[in-house]
This record gives sequence, structure tokens and C-alpha cells, in this order.
Amino acid sequence: RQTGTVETDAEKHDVEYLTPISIGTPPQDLIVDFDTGSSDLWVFSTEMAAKDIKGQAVYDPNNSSTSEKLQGSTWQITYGDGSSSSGDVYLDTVTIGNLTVPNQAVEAAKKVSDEFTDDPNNDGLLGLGFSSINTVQPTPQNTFFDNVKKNLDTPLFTTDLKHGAPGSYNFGYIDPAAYIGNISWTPVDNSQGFWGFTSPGYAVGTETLRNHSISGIADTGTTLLLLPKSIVKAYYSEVQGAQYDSSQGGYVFPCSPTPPDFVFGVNNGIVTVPGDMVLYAPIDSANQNCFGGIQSDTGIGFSIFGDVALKTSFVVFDAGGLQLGWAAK
Ligand SMILES: O=C(CN1CCCCC1)Nc1ccc2c(c1)OCO2
Repeated sequence: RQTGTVETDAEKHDVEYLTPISIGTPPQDLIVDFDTGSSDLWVFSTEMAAKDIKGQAVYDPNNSSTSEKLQGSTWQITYGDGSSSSGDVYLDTVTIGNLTVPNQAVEAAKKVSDEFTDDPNNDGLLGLGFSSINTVQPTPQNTFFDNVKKNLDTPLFTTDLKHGAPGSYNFGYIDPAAYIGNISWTPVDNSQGFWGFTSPGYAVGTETLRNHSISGIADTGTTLLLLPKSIVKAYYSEVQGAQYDSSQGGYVFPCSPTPPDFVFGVNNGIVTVPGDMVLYAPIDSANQNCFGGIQSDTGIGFSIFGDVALKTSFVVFDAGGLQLGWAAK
């Protein structure tokens, strides 16, 4: 039985967290976005047109003695933000930290949308959602986590994302030094392939928790905390000068003073998003106005507890108990 850990680096404004992986023999090193909101492991590859590659590292299956084409298999994915990619599939050895999976489905990109081409630091995605939503046809493939699970001391991984500093993904163990206080556990609904859960309520600033069920997903691949419009309005009604700016596509407000904390419930515990984390990023060079880290989930169908929420906590993604654990740190 094994365990593993790998460091993940925050990009500017924590827009995404990038983590090193190795593919093939000899190992080809790529840096990818670990995404609990999807379940495909896809990478930039030598099968892409040169014009669509701008600085990314690519996977070359012909340069790996262990690659094996999954004949007839293809994949195509479109994310909630409209970005997309597609290609074909190889089985090859994938290593993350000290954990190796032989015959992992590696989805080689042939096409990627501009959002990926224009993101030079990101060489692909590693899905940590449930394999039921893997897009490979005709036969969906397992995620790295699903394949490595049987070798782990316990079938879980944990996230410790940080604000503007390297964080970590651990596999197969809960590091007691990584959090403080108790872990609040809540059941996971994986019927849609996500790490779904329902928060019992929220509070703005120091007020008491309001009962208001919030059903959403824990999604490391989404930058912000996307919540029901009514809650977002209630929050920004307590932020001086906050307004919905259609040109920015969300609520903006003066970068000073620091806005109130946002608290959401997890079972009988709470998670506090500090006001200075709601200050997502300045929208002007004078740093006068800031784009909010809390925005509306309108049109998605569920809320998204993205990096703005996750980086406040140590979070346990427990596939064994089908539960999420949230702890302060
Ligand atoms: O698409 C994503 C995250 N996605 C992770 C993989 C890379 C590309 C971005 N999040 C998202 C999901 C639903 C949305 C949304 C964004 O904006 C509106 O609805």
C-alpha cells in the first residue's frame, strides 16, 4: 500500500493551480491543471497543429516505449467556461510524485480552444472527478485516481491550495499536520460525476448562519466561488460601492476597505472565506476597483465551490466513504 504527495503552484491571482506529472518511457515531464470538476487526463501533444501550441510542453507518444494507441478511441470535452479540446487516446505510464500507474489512459490533444493555446504555463488537465463523466468514446476510461486507488493506504486524496503560494495534493493519507481543529464531514452526491455536496447555510461577516441549502460541487478547476444569485446579492449588499458591472461580467467593488468575510456551512461546521480572499483581483492598473471572488452561478444548474473557497481549507476528497471533509488550517 502506498501514499503520495505532489506540490502544486498557484498562477497569478491563483487563477489556476499547476502540478507536475510524468508520462511515458523515458519520462516526459508536463505541468497540468488538477481538476476535481472533470474526469479526463488530456495533454498538449505532437498531434496538434504547431499554431495551436504557444510555449506548452507536449506529449509525444512516438517517443515513449511504453505508449500503446487505444485504437478507435477519441475524446472531446467542453468546459463550463466554454473552453474545449479533443483528440485520440494512448495508454502509457503516468507518474505523480512517487505514485505510478502503468496503462493510464492519456488523452492526446489534436485540437484545443484558444483559452488553452493562450495559457502558456498549462500543458493539459488531470481530471479528479468520477470516471462516469470521462469523455472517451466508445469506452470511457478511468481517472488516474481511480486507477491508483487500489494501491493507496485508503482511497482518498486531499487538497491544500494556498493563496499565492505552493500548495499540495496528497494521495492515500490525511496529514494531521496540514490542518487545525476538526474535519467537518458531509456526504458526497456523485450522481453527476462531480464531488457534489449540500451546504446548510451561509453568513455574511459576523452574523449568524442563515438556513439556506446550497447544492454545489468542490471544483479545484474553477477559480471563483459561484453561488446562487440571491446569496451573491445579499453578500454584496454589505460591501460599500459594490455593483454588478456587465462589462466585467460580475460584481466589482473598491479594493479598500476589505470586504466582510463569507461563511458557509459544512454539516455542523463552518468554512470562512476571509474578506481579503473575496478581493479576487484589481480590474484597473490603479488598483482602485476589484473583481469579486464570489459571483453568481446563474445558468450552471448548481453552485461551484472553486479555488476561492478551497484555498481557505484543507479538503479531503474521500471516495471510500463518499464524503468530503473540510478543515481550517
Ligand atoms: O469551466 C470551468 C473550469 N474549467 C476547468 C478546466 C479548464 C477550463 C476551466 N469552470 C466553470 C464551470 C461552469 C461555469 C463557468 C466556469 O463559468 C460559468 O459556468
